[in-house]
Amino acid sequence: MYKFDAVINNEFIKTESQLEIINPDGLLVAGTVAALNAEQINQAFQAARAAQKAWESESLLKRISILKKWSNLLLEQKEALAQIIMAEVGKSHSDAVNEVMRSVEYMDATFEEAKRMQPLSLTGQDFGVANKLGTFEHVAKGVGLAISPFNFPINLAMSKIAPALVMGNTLVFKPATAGSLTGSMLGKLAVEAGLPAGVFNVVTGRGREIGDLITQNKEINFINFTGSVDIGHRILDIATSKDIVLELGGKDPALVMDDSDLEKYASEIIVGAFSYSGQRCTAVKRVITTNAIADKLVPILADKIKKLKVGSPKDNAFITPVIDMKSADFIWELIQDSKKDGAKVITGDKREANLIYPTLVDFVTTKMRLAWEEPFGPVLPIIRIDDLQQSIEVINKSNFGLQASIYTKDIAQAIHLAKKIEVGTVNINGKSQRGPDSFPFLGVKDSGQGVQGIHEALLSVTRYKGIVINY
Ligand SMILES: NC(=O)C1=CN([C@@H]2O[C@H](COP(=O)(O)OP(=O)(O)OC[C@H]3O[C@@H](n4cnc5c(N)ncnc54)[C@H](OP(=O)(O)O)[C@@H]3O)[C@@H](O)[C@H]2O)C=CC1
Ligand SMILES: O=C(O)[C@H](O)COP(=O)(O)O
Repeated sequence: MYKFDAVINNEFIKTESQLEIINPDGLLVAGTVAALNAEQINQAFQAARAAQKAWESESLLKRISILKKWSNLLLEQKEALAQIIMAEVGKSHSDAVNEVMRSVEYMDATFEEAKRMQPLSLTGQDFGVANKLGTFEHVAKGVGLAISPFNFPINLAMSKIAPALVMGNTLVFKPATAGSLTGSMLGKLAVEAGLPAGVFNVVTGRGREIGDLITQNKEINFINFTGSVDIGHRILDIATSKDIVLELGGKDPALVMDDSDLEKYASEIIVGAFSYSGQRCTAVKRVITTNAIADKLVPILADKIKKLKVGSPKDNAFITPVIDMKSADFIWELIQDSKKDGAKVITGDKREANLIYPTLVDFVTTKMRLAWEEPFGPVLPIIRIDDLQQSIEVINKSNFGLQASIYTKDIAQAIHLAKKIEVGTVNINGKSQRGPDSFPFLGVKDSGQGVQGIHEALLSVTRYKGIVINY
């Protein structure tokens, strides 16, 4: 059983009230974290505010050298962190280790990019002004709030934390409840690495109880949130700071345009749809293709899906129990609902508690919820269309606009269609995905606002500070 305290001002905060973290694999308690009250949350923001100016006034290289000790500790503790990730979000060992490594690489790449954030140096000459010399430096915005989701407890945390801290901001970090063991461990390692008090504070507790309190704190200068659309929109409505980057849900389509290499397309779609049991914002969440192609593609997909290993993360299964029973019930409901309305289940449609077998559903129509709602689980609907023009309509009718993928040998046609698809990124002949982390990552419509990715994240946590010399 893990037991972690919150970290405020480099002090470990114990609370009488504890939050239990449930292991999705077996639904037993994996550990406990502190459940903070309003006063303690306020103290976290006060500590971040008090530490900010001094942290910002350290040189960039000094900040990097301190943060680098932290990333080294993450590397040293790779196995311990992976075990915690497995226990609290049900990832396989290999996925958990990969996630830790990805976060360490993200930190290192962020530190390197921060060194390249040079100030702009401008004269007014283009506007006929001869006596001005301006420098516009990227300076910290102040105190940030980072809120992460359960599915990548270290990576989607660190991709907010590293850019903010390296540029001289201080942070209050609220991990998802399922993710709080990892988040609290990050806080512990930050103290061990020697981050100055107040620079990084971890507040834990249930979002529905403390979320509004957190987002309405008056010290916040900027917010970076990844999670569901409903919570994202609530934050937009009520947060005190309106400087908000949101990464929300998705309903990423895979558009199969021809049958030139269906084996390859199917393999890519399956990894896209089913890795981490579909609990990825960028998972392929619908396949759109013509009747003729679907008749050939569906049996290939079904064959491959039946071979996916289903079971426990401890056995490195590919399909593992989803995060909790509530999520499993929702995924199940979407499958049953589509069946009622005439869709045909090709494989799957089997469940043991929160373990949902990978499910392929054919003949999903645009009247069904499964065509539009995000299951965040191992289910893949096939939507059959008459022609390519109709595919664009179906794709763009979604309220989501995170990513899309197109499979074809006709690259010119793919580029033509990609320009019409209303999403952040279109992947041609490859599944949708956030990485590599140096790429800008963004969603349009209900999928988010603002941009992440290493360079863009650094921009989002800074503003220009101009100094103009009149000579
Ligand atoms: N586009 C993207 O980059 C990504 C999007 N997502 C999306 O996230 C969802 C799944 O993640 P999940 O963790 O379940 O998402 P949630 O929206 O349920 O939770 C996200 C975070 O918000 C917290 N929270 C809950 N209520 C509030 C509140 N009122 N104010 C502030 N914070 C609050 C949660 O805490 P607590 O856990 O304690 O409730 C958690 O830390 C999916 O919809 C998925 O598409 C996920 C990953 C990436
Ligand atoms: O939250 C997610 O789903 C992750 O951002 C996925 O990252 P990936 O697309 O690079 O696997």
